[in-house]
Amino acid sequence: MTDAETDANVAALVTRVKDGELRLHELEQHADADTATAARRALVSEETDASLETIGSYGFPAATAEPNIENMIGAVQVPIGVVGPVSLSGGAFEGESYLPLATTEGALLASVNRGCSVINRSGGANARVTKSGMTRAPVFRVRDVVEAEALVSWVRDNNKALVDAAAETTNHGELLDVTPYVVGNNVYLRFRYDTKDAMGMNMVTIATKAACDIIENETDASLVALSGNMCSDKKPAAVNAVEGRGRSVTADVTIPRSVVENSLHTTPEAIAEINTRKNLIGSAKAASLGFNAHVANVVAAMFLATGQDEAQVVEGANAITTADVTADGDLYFSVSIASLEVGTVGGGTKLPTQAEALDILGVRGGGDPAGTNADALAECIATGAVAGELSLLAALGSRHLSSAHESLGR
Ligand SMILES: CC(C)(COP(=O)([O-])OP(=O)([O-])OC[C@H]1O[C@@H](n2cnc3c(N)ncnc32)[C@H](O)[C@@H]1OP(=O)([O-])[O-])[C@@H](O)C(=O)NCCC(=O)NCCSC(=O)C[C@@](C)(O)CC(=O)[O-]
Ligand SMILES: NC(=O)C1=CN([C@@H]2O[C@H](COP(=O)(O)OP(=O)(O)OC[C@H]3O[C@@H](n4cnc5c(N)ncnc54)[C@H](OP(=O)(O)O)[C@@H]3O)[C@@H](O)[C@H]2O)C=CC1
Repeated sequence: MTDAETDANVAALVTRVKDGELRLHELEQHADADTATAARRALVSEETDASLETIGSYGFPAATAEPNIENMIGAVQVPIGVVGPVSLSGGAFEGESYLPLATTEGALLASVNRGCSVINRSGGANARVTKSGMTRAPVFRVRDVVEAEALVSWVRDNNKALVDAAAETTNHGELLDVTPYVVGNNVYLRFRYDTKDAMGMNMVTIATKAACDIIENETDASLVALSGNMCSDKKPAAVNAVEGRGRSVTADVTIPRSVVENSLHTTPEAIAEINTRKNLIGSAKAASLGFNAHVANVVAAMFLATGQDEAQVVEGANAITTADVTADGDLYFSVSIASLEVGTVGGGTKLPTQAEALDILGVRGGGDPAGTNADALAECIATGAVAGELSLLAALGSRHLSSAHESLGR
């Protein structure tokens, strides 16, 4: 198609929407995805007087984003950079890798990069996924506590029926357990699944719906909502911080005193004290769920870069940073993220730029065995978080935080 023909198609679509013949979200039924996107953008631009030229300069076929967005008008472009390569010995990831981070916060990559070089000078980080499972918790209405207990007993006695119902809906997902919570005449069943390399929210929602159909057929309980907020998805919630959701992952490193002094311009004692007074006591006083400095910075930047669901940064901030001076006077430093919800298949991971970012880490698509690529991604994010925490706490110790952001962040 020539440019003139495309322009004519766009103009025709715009006219049909203005005439009330087509709705804004129906354009893909009448044109290819890029033309539909251009027509929608032209209409919005005309109605709002906003020039959407840059939003319209995206570098992938709009059709590739069709499962990811409705009413598309283009793409927001967030700068992406790399830190590292950082050396990591994980349960699933072994070796050195650049970490891709997308952000608009100046000084962030410099800081995480400094942390990575400190990790390398210390012989590399270790990381392990210590628990894994994506949850969905429907809420059922029951008459009273007698019926509630009957439902809980039925679920306990019929685990296999629920496992089989879930298995009918997915090749990769596997129901691991169902934990009941009773509140008056409400019963919340927290279903937890191994979702392998998928973050798994679609997978477990579909599987849990199948399990709920059986529960409704076999008991007196009525399903009120497939998600009853005990899951808990995209909200700050203690249940995720305590029980975990997605991957629970820890990364740690022991840094020789000389490296702390030379590369971070402070001491192990100062970092340990800041961690206690700021990340532990300060967070406790603030009733925070995150006992860390800025783990969300690395989680958000790597989520954006690799096509994760950005709203789940909320759960990714459930992290505790620890810092101890060892008997030898070195610094033991760790970050444990309780609920890191990541995938290397599905969702935004298929988008071209995000898939390329996953290639930087070598974890695009399904792992062999299944689940190992998402484990590796979790380990890389946790290692980036260690680097970021180290560098920021050190900057606070050496009083460099404000000067760093004066020179790099504005
Ligand atoms: C800015 C530094 C790193 C300087 O730190 P420095 O030690 O003076 O830097 P340097 O020039 O000596 O370089 C040391 C290393 O830093 C890295 N580095 C240094 N510069 C760059 C750069 N331009 N681009 C890429 N990497 C850079 C690089 O790895 C370099 O090693 P090399 O590779 O040269 O051997 C340091 O002062 C720092 O990390 N400051 C902390 C800044 C920070 O962590 N900001 C995070 C955001 S804060 C926030 O969002 C949350 C907050 C604070 O509100 C949360 C809370 O309440 O705690
Ligand atoms: N539905 C909801 O309530 C919510 C949805 N979301 C959205 O859900 C999406 C993520 O859901 P998710 O289920 O992860 O992704 P998808 O819905 O994109 O499904 C991914 C599918 O990939 C298949 N698959 C292929 N190889 C593998 C492998 N190695 N490991 C695991 N699965 C594999 C699985 O098929 P099979 O099942 O047949 O094995 C799986 O169901 C995101 O877009 C997110 O924004 C977010 C929050 C809530």
